[in-house]
Amino acid sequence: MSRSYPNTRLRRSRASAWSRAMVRENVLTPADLIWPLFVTDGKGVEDPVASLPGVSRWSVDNIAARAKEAVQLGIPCIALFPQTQLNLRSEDGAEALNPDNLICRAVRAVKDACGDDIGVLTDVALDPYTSHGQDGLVNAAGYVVNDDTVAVLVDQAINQAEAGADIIAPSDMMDGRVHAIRMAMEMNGHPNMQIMAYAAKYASAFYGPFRDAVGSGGRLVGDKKTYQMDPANGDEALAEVALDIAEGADSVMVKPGLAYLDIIWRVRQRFEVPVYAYQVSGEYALLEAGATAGAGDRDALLMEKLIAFKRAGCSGILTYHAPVAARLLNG
Ligand SMILES: NCc1[nH]cc(CCC(=O)O)c1CC(=O)O
Ligand SMILES: [Mg+2]
Repeated sequence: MSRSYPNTRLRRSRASAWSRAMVRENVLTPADLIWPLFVTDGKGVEDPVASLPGVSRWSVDNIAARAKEAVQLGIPCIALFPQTQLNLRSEDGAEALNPDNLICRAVRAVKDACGDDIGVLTDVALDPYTSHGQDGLVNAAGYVVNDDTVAVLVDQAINQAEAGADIIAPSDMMDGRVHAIRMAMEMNGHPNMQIMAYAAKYASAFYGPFRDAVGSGGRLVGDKKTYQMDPANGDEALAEVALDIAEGADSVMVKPGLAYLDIIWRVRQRFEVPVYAYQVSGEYALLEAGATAGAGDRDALLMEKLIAFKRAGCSGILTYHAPVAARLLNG
């Protein structure tokens, strides 16, 4: 017999809070959150990012304090992004390979402070280090070359692994980089290194504040459309994910977040690896600006968006709102 009124009244289970709790299909916990943090030079520095109200760049000592805060909040992982000094940026992004660069110092500081109480995810891509703001090496024609870039990314990943990173997250969208990094990890004594591939990363207008935060925005020459995906494409995202899994990714990411829930859902249905969403800087900025403009209650808007990622099948969400959300969840 098919369900029909009045035998079925779907409002019955919604009538009280205890009942709504009993039938709730998805939950969000602090363990679902990954907190992206920006690192800058100096000591005792908190430098607010103008386009991300409530988000700051932290010096290495303060990053360790943020990591301890994350542990206390029950956030299992932080993602670190460096604001590299202008004089250390170059055509080839060589600073990415410096064992004492900002990111390596930050990873060591977090691991010294927190040990295995927290996971540290590092981004593999050259944009925080290049003078032109592209994620890879640019040839005379202005094209970001694939294979030569992959060779540098491998060295960057090894550099981060040696510093103590727990998860390597290639965000560059070069073809074949997951395989190259996986082989390098096997051959350099890091067989348990996790790779979270930015597998379906779109050429998006939502990354603006991030580029401000790491200082690559004003410098970016051209766009990233020859390597990041066309927002019009969905099937192609599944091809990207399939390749990254075959190449050795332990988990995959879809980025940006909310505008790409269909991609998350399709990946979840098709593949067996954990899927993460990156709720990116522009999404954070829009939510804050909207709430400030009176579009709704910030906290309620935030929690509704985050549960949408869980409903779509995410194992977790990278979000600048991670500490805010964790505090709300912890009551
Ligand atoms: N490859 C670098 C990178 N890693 C994460 C982001 C964006 C994150 C955000 O907007 O929050 C970007 C920017 C870009 O691809 O231009
Ligand atoms: Mg790819």
